Amino acid sequence: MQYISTRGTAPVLTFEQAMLTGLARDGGLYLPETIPMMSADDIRALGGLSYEEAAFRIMRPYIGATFTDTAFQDIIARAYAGFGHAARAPLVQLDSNHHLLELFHGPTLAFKDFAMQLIGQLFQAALARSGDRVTIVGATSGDTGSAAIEAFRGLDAVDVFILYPHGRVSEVQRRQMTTPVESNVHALAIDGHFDDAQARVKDMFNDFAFRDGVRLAGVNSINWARVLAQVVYYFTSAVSLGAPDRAVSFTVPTGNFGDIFAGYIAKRMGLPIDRLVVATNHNDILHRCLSGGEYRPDGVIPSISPSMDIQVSSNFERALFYAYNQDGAAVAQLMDELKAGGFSVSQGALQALREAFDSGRCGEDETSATIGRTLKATGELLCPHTAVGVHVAEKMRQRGVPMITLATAHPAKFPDAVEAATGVRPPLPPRMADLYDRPERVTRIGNDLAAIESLIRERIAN
Ligand SMILES: Cc1ncc(COP(=O)(O)O)c(C=O)c1O
Ligand SMILES: N[C@@H](CCOP(=O)(O)O)C(=O)O
Repeated sequence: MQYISTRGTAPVLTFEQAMLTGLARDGGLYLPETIPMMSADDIRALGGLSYEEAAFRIMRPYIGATFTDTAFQDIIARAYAGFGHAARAPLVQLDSNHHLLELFHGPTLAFKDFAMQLIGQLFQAALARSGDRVTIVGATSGDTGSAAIEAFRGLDAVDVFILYPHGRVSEVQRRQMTTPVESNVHALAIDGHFDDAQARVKDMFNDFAFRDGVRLAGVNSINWARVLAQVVYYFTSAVSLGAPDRAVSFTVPTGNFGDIFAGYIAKRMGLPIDRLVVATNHNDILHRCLSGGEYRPDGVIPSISPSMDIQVSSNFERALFYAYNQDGAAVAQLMDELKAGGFSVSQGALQALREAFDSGRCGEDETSATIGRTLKATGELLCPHTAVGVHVAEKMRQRGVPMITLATAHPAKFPDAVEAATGVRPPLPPRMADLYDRPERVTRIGNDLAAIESLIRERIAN
């Protein structure tokens, strides 16, 4: 299996190289050259398997010769051993044909743990073999950062620097990033939004002297391995509702487009998905683009679902690559236009995107109302991101097709928003009960590439 860049001019890489490389050297994102198919029989055979066994069968064709079957099975087993639910990703029924896929039973209480715990193990195995050391730099609106720090803290071969927007993550998210004591993790609070943090990370990858000097690696969903790990739960949840003999739909609270893109890959692999619905908060550029074909970021407005306060949605580039029939030059042109303010999607590409994705938007009041209404009707307490998904799913679902909404975080990560909506303050799990008492360690820094690079160089030299 080989990996190619969405912009068409970077070296073709193996799985391991693509995983350790992060952003392609032409600025694009890596994708598998071909997408392996699963037959109806292959999908049916997933029924009754453990999450780990299903994960092995679904991801194995993408890994190539990087790991033996036994090594990869061990890596998967270690990745999910710390999850707090035997099913790893259980389904909860909200009503007759609406289900929640609970993705928050990992160590940091968000769906990011599914991929981050796995790539933590993959990095460890690959770096132990090569003897190399890498510097991971990531941008976060709250959940990627905490999951990355949890997955990589204490590892000898890795330094981790996480840039988060100062004052724009929840207190629980911030403390998850600033309280770990291991000296190889560094939380950096930057002035700006998530989009600024993500832009600086991409700048660092495009600064080859810096990139090569510190052996830069990425764990945002620019890293294909992140997306791959998230493909698995689309299969396991659909199979438990009758796939491949019954199609299902998914609604996905969306920001950086990684999670829903994993669903798109599952569909291209042969999983019978009827609709894939992008659910945005009031930072609704994806909904506007899928509706009208214009992609023009116009500033982030903070919301009560802060992890989705994103207007430059990194993985949309991967969807555009397929919508433009894998024309890397066309994608590179759009990304150049984006730097200058935005782009218009061609009619053909827009039609292809609309065939693949539906979309909807949820405002702030609707998010709160959905949290309150769902608690009353079902007893389920939703995090605000999940509520965005549930609100949109309720509008989009169709009779006879089960709808699965991805529950992307635990409500206890956003206690203020949940309490304001319901009067109930969700407690943290006992293992995190002292989170508010632990000392914090964070460096405040400007939105300034040179300053961030020099801080990273200094820290890894010591
Ligand atoms: C809780 C939560 N929900 C949804 C999202 C959106 O996921 P994606 O960025 O993959 O679209 C994020 C962040 O990415 C998140 O942290
Ligand atoms: N919401 C995310 C934003 C980064 O997304 P990623 O999937 O590209 O890492 C976060 O919580 O940081």
